[in-house]
Amino acid sequence: MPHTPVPPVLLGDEPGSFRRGVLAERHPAIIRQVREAFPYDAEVRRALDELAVNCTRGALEPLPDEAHDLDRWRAWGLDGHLGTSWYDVPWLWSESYFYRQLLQAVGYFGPGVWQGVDPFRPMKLAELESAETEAELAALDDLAERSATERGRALLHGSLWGNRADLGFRLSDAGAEERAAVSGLVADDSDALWAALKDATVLCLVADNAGRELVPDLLFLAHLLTEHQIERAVLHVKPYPYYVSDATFDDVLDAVRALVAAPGAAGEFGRRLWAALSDGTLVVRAHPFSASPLPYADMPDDLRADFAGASVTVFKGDLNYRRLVGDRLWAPTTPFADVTAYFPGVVAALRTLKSDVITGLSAETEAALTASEGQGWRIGGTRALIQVRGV
Ligand SMILES: O=P(O)(O)OC[C@@]1(O)O[C@H](CO)[C@@H](O)[C@@H]1O
Repeated sequence: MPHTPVPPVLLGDEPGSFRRGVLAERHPAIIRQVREAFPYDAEVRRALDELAVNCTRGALEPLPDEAHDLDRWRAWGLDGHLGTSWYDVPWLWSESYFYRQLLQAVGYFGPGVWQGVDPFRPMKLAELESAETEAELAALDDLAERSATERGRALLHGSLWGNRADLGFRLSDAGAEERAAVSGLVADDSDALWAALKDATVLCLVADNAGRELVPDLLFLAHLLTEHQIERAVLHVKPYPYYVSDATFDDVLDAVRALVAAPGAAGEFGRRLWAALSDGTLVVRAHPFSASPLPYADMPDDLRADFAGASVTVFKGDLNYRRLVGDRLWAPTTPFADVTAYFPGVVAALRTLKSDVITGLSAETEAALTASEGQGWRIGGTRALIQVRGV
């Protein structure tokens, strides 16, 4: 990035900022919701209550000595942050560690009966089984009449806008779902994406939320496989529950089972996905780095090799975008190509805007957005983009 000034990494300390609000309000609200999700015993409830106090008023505390991933968190910088206020370590670090500590509190890593029980599963399932999801699946029947090109474009946009389905975001912004999406994209490299997909063999999709985002992501992959636009898809999910609704392998199975059970075209998509999982043309990976508190510029060699082997890698969602470009307050006109120059191969971002980080806007677009909304467009979840580098 020869000419790009690099701003500092974002912290959550600025009073009145969205970031501080996430730490001070969203995190305790998530704990309250988790506390109600299952009949947790007194020990779990006490651990959750302690975390609720600690994460808003205290400092980062260590993981247990016997934690299976202690060395990993140390390699990610844990020792340097212990004893520091949650507001004064990098925001991404603070958020990621919050989810790790939440899982510790509910006994997710065991031993014990709560081992492996996803504290967010009731919320994820409620969404997957909702009338909205049913209506979205029924709408697939109309798509069947259209040309493959039109279907592809509709499914790409379904996957993009599916990113509005983010249960963590809705928890701290109750009006988010009702606010109308603005259909014109703030950056639209979709032609470049289709050009890259034309000669593609392997597509990596780095998933974001389960349910109403993962379902359209899977539909998009199924379409590309069916049309022989790609030979193989690699879906990266989280290794454990994270940011409330982020997709895990269990969520992939729930989504595919829901599709298989659906009538009409949705059911056909489901069977296509089932077959692809069985024959290895759809592979799911849950790399530990997918839930790391670090940007993708710091990814380990094996993950880099995985992305390097893909014709195109698509990053879904707001958090993945922050990690892809670096969690910094870039000037919005900073070229997306500059901040992703480190990435091996063609990379695309499909994201609705739900936090301050943004790159790759034209000066005209930035000026128009700011004139109409101040800085609210950055975090409102009504705007979206498709950005591509490396075609
Ligand atoms: O990655 P997603 O699901 O699109 O959005 C994640 C999010 O809701 O959580 C973060 C704040 O906690 C922000 O990056 C964004 O607001």
